[in-house]
Amino acid sequence: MVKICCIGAGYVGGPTMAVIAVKCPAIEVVVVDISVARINAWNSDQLPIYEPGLDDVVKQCRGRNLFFSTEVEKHVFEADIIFVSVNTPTKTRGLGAGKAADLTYWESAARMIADVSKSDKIVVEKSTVPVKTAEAIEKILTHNSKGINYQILSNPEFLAEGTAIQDLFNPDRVLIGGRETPEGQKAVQALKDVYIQWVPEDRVLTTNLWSAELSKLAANAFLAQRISSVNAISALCEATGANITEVAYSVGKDSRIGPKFLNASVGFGGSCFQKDILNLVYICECNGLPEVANYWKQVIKINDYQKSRFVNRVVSSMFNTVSGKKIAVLGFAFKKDTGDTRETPAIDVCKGLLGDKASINIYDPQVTEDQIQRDLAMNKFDWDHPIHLQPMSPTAVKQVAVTWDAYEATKGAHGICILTEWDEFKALDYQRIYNNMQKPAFLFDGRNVVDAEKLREIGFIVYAIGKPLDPWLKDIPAVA
Ligand SMILES: NC(=O)C1=CN([C@@H]2O[C@H](COP(=O)(O)OP(=O)(O)OC[C@H]3O[C@@H](n4cnc5c(N)ncnc54)[C@H](O)[C@@H]3O)[C@@H](O)[C@H]2O)C=CC1
Ligand SMILES: O=C(O)[C@H]1O[C@H](OP(=O)(O)OP(=O)(O)OC[C@H]2O[C@@H](n3ccc(=O)[nH]c3=O)[C@H](O)[C@@H]2O)[C@H](O)[C@@H](O)[C@@H]1O
Repeated sequence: MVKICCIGAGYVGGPTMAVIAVKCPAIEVVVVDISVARINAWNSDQLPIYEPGLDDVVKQCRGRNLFFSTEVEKHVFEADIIFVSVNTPTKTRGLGAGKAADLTYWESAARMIADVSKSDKIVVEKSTVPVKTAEAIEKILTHNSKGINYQILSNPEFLAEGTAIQDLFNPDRVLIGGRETPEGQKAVQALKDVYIQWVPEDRVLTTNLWSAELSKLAANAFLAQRISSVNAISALCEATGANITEVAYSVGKDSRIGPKFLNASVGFGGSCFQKDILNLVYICECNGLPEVANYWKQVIKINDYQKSRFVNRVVSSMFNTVSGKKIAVLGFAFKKDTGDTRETPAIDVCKGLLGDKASINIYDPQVTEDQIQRDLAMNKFDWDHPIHLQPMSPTAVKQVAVTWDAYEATKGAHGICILTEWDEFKALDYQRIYNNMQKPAFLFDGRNVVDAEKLREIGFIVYAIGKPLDPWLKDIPAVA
């Protein structure tokens, strides 16, 4: 029986390995992690991450050929194929701080593999890493090799949160990069044999190591660039009376451009887009390509602009101050169908409003009060470290309350900000909400989920990203 061990039981390691286990009953899959709490949760009825369909998949194979364990060394020792899916945060100190990837966790995993292994191993980069990381990993492993043969593969993951199971069952492509030697190609084939149990063979792409590593960074950069492009145009829509939904639809109808990923928003969030672009920027700079670095930097700058533009719209519309006013925030996760808040635009928007002394009441169907308070108190990039290494009990931000109901959150509020596109926000009783708010009642839709015209009929003053402006807002300058 082939044995797979995955180091890192996070958003990628957990779902990816669960799907391999469910699709390949003849393979034993063990997911290991240094976080005891995380492993306990994977072994319980309350999985550590919320992902539609994940519970079912885990239930089908946990205890059969899928196991979660903290016995990292034992399972690494026994495995034929080792996936490494640990954190690769942005460095906060030293050389490359604020841009370069911090490979501390990767390096410690590689050293541990070298220490405990007694048989040949295929080591698979599942984490997103800088191009050429495989070379460094190879050096760590082979300098300690004791005659063991290690093959390093790059097999980046393209799943998106909220649709992870769907994406893993039916991926657009699986990418495997390996050395162009007979041993390298044999390892590529061994990993390919796992995926072709359920992925059509023509969707399993094989490349050299560096192409696979760089393709992942490039794919995320292209995706984020589309959002920054549509968000940049959204600002122009507001200035001219064009409607971003109509513009994006018309642009996306061109088959060369395509309709996906053109939703204007308050800004993109999530654990990877910003981190991976910063990483790309750093690699370009290190390779003497400042023009290319500056090109990609702009994608992040527009994203920051979009978030601060939104805050400025809120404040300027409400008589240039939100001091002491109650602002209800609907949605805190970085997108719908996940409880993940890493780099969510809600953090920057809330911090912006708090900076103007607002009193904020937040409701998100999947995010706990504890998480929100941690996010608002944490320093930038601290969130991307294993949970037990993060600051334990940050001081709670007093002007922030969290409720478990949208009606409660909006009661007595002066304004509402919709920051995540949860489906339930479309179906709320906005008349009821309006009746219980201070007047004039403002609604700022950062995700274009509400029908602005209907809400205006109720009496709301509505701002929606990239949409023709409410008469109330027309003469107010939107300085970013
Ligand atoms: N979250 C996502 O949707 C995607 C993430 N990625 C990449 O996958 C990698 C992992 O991301 P996530 O799963 O989101 O992170 P995560 O933070 O959810 O999971 C990483 C896990 O690794 C564990 N860990 C760290 N060092 C360890 C060690 N030495 N030994 C054992 N366990 C260790 C941590 O305790 C944590 O549970 C990152 O490089 C990320 O860029 C790639 C595609 C999608
Ligand atoms: O490397 C990663 O971590 C992953 O990053 C993204 O996945 P994810 O961040 O989970 O979610 P997305 O659906 O890409 O959304 C990212 C952000 O962009 C925003 N977004 C997305 C699409 C859009 O049209 N407009 C928009 O503002 C979302 O609301 C969210 O805040 C990529 O889509 C995955 O392919 C990749 O594997």
